[in-house]
Amino acid sequence: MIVLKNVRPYGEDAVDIRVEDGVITEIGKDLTAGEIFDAQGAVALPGFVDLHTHLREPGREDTETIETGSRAAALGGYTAVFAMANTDPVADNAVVVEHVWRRGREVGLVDVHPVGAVTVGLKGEKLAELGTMARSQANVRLFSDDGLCVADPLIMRRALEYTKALDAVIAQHAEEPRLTVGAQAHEGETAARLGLAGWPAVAEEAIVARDCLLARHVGARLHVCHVSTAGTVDVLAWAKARGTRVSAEVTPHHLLLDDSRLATYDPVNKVNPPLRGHSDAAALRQALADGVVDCVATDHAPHAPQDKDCEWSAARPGMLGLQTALGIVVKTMVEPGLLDWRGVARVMSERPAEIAGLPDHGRPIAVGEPATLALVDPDARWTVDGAALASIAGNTPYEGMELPGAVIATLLRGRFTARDGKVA
Ligand SMILES: NC(=O)N[C@@H](CC(=O)O)C(=O)O
Ligand SMILES: [Zn+2]
Ligand SMILES: [Zn+2]
Repeated sequence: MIVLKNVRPYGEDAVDIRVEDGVITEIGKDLTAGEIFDAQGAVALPGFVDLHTHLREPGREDTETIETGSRAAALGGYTAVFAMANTDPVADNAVVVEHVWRRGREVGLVDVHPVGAVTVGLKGEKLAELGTMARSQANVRLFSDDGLCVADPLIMRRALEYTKALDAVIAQHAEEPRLTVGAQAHEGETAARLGLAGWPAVAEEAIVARDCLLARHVGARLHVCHVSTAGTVDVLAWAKARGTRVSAEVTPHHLLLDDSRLATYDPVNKVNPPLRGHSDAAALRQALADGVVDCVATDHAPHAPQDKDCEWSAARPGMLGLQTALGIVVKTMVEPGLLDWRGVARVMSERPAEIAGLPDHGRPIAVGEPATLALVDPDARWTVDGAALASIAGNTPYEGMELPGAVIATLLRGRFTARDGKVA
């Protein structure tokens, strides 16, 4: 039995929370127990759920493993993560997804849910065995070719039909590949000035519009990965208004950063979709506040030094995200008054859990509910040091940046997975 003393659920008045057998059994004042954890007024939120994580295992264990990624997740306040399928071998069959699922359970720091590939080998040509992955022990309910777009409209339609029957959802990396051949940076003034080939906003928006139409036609659910443009927000608002079953995520980096960062040509800022314009980031923050964009997902994308410390065009896209997500959300959404702590719970935990169909995450902080929590010191400030993060790779664009809000503890079903900045 544990008592969490002096916690503020959703930032409200301080209480004590008793935890027994993984469940919240009492919320009140002056509770005592065997083990006491004094949270000193920390904000209690349901544990975070990341719909978009690259754990790189199998295949690139030199950059991240299920174990190191799980450590980063726990330290970041996450209690469930969805591990993308663009591994080597690709997670396009039951053997690979069961391996990822089993390894996640062995590590035991966060619920690791493998995402299944939509097409065999992410090639976009032939549907993977979605049903077999759904019925496997890994119980896959989220499918994505992330890294690549399911570009063929007929394949996408068939995939939506299958996932509808499986009560699953497709997470689309929306990028019309014919419009991004050789693309290196957001198409606009900055890219033109720096001499980088443009990645136009319409390459994303055209696929989001097409897939919203397809999802509605089929009656299936669609989830849009890493929304990056103001135009995509407009398309989503339109599709939702007419009843399309679409949800969307935004990354912390697209909320905070824009293409003005590219002036140094430091590939740490290279990511797909690219950092967009200043007004796009502002539109994304507003859309997250309004609920047009449902949730935050990290797109945590570790890369080896040799794939990042090189010239811009040769560098791989992607950046770390799990341990900095909360801080960026506080900085971009809470501090400016766009979200309160209830709102943070919604976008970091409740909505992603709903989208993925996780019954025991994103739950209310109430008696009888799982003690799956993130405790956040809202007044703490800390400085990002890539080398000190739990990931093997260190490619963070926030190096040296001071961030507000620190995760002081994470609990998964009543067990500490992180505590005082250390994995428990
Ligand atoms: N976001 C990225 O820039 N990179 C991701 C792939 C992806 O999310 O599209 C990766 O796997 O490295
Ligand atoms: Zn992607
Ligand atoms: Zn990704």
